[in-house]
Amino acid sequence: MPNRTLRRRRPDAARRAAFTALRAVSEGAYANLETAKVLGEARLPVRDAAFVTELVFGTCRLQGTYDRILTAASGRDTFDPPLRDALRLGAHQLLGMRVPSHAALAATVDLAAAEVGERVAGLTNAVLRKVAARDLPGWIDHLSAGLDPLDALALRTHHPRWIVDAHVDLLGEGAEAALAANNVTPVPHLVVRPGLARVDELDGEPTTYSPFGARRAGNPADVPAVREGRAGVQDEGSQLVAWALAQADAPAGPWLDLCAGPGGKAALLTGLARERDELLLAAERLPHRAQLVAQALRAYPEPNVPVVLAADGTRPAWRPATFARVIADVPCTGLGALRRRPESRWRRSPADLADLVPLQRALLGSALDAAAPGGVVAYATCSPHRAETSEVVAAVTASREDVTILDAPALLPGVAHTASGPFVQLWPHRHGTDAMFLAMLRKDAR
Ligand SMILES: C[S@@+](CC[C@H](N)C(=O)[O-])C[C@H]1O[C@@H](n2cnc3c(N)ncnc32)[C@H](O)[C@@H]1O
Repeated sequence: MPNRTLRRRRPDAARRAAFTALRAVSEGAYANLETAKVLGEARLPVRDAAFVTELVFGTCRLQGTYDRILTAASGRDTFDPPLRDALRLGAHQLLGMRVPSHAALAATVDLAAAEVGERVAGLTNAVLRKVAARDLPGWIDHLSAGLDPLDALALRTHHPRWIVDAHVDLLGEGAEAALAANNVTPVPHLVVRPGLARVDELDGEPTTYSPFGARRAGNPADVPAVREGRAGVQDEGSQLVAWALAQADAPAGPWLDLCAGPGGKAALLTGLARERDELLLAAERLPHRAQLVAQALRAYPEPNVPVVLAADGTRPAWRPATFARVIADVPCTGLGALRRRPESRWRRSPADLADLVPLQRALLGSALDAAAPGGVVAYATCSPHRAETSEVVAAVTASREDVTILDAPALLPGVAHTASGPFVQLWPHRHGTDAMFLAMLRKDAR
């Protein structure tokens, strides 16, 4: 008996690190940043670090499903948050990883006893034994009984219902494949700063459509060009959006990135602007994010060094009708990047749209005001949600008489199945990219 008590109070370092990260995520932190932080502190062997990453990311991604299973297994709707996080980690080991049941159970009881208190050891053991009685498909079948088809789809693909509705609205029966793709962590995409590095320096497999990128597993900082700021990390979808803006027919003149932080698109656009001897102005409302933009652009030498401004894009610090090319890559729900942000689907809600949509409209209006006659504006979101995409474009263009909607898919001719009317809509399950939306608009020449 004394031995058992001693063992319970010594959970292994990997699960302890995962618990620390998950607690922070439950209180608002980002899973990727928090996992990197705990791994930096814990200095675990590579294999254990991979275990921690999968444990945290997988638990976050399936959180809603695990909570329903824990409720069904325990008959309780709520647990104290630290115990709930320990149980979620146990559920993921039992149902989502190849950890033998006895090991997952014993290790989670140890963890809960050490981190929450010896008093929860019995409850943890009892609940997880019931969880272990079925595998994940068995639980999904069990909990799906009597659900309407879209609630069952939400359960099966581990998404909240409103996100399922938004996908079904756009894709109909294709929604399931798109939702399933959100559950697969992508291999990181790297991108060159044009003129400063070549794609073969990225040491990966060239991206399918973008001529600037490569897919490469592992730590991006191992690539010298990334360390030196001559390349960076950027999803291929974002590369394509920047490329489309650069390909559009537009007059000569300066370029503007209206919502630039943390600087991925500004960094690619700067290289493309410099090839034409043009200057890019990068604006970002939050000063600390404006600093990230400056950091992303640090490797570009004189002349035509991009200008970074901490400025509110809805209160322009520049003269109207100035820029030949403008991008408004507006703040959004991020529903297009769920595969890279495991916790995000459970944190966002439809209420976010009420705050975001008016800002998105205001920023698109500012972008159009900033464009010179004949200039082009790219309106981009990392969300496919209709309220943030085509409906924003429709509302803003309906309120003005100086704008023409361009054929955005024509600017990415090598990329199949992008068209959603005159707009580009990329998808993880079709293109292997984030679900980026792009509208291209022209400010009519006076
Ligand atoms: C989707 S992110 C842009 C991503 C960036 N274009 C990139 O590729 O790295 C939107 C950015 O807009 C910024 N933002 C929010 N409101 C803004 C405003 N009124 N004016 C300018 N930037 C704003 C946010 O702080 C955020 O950094």
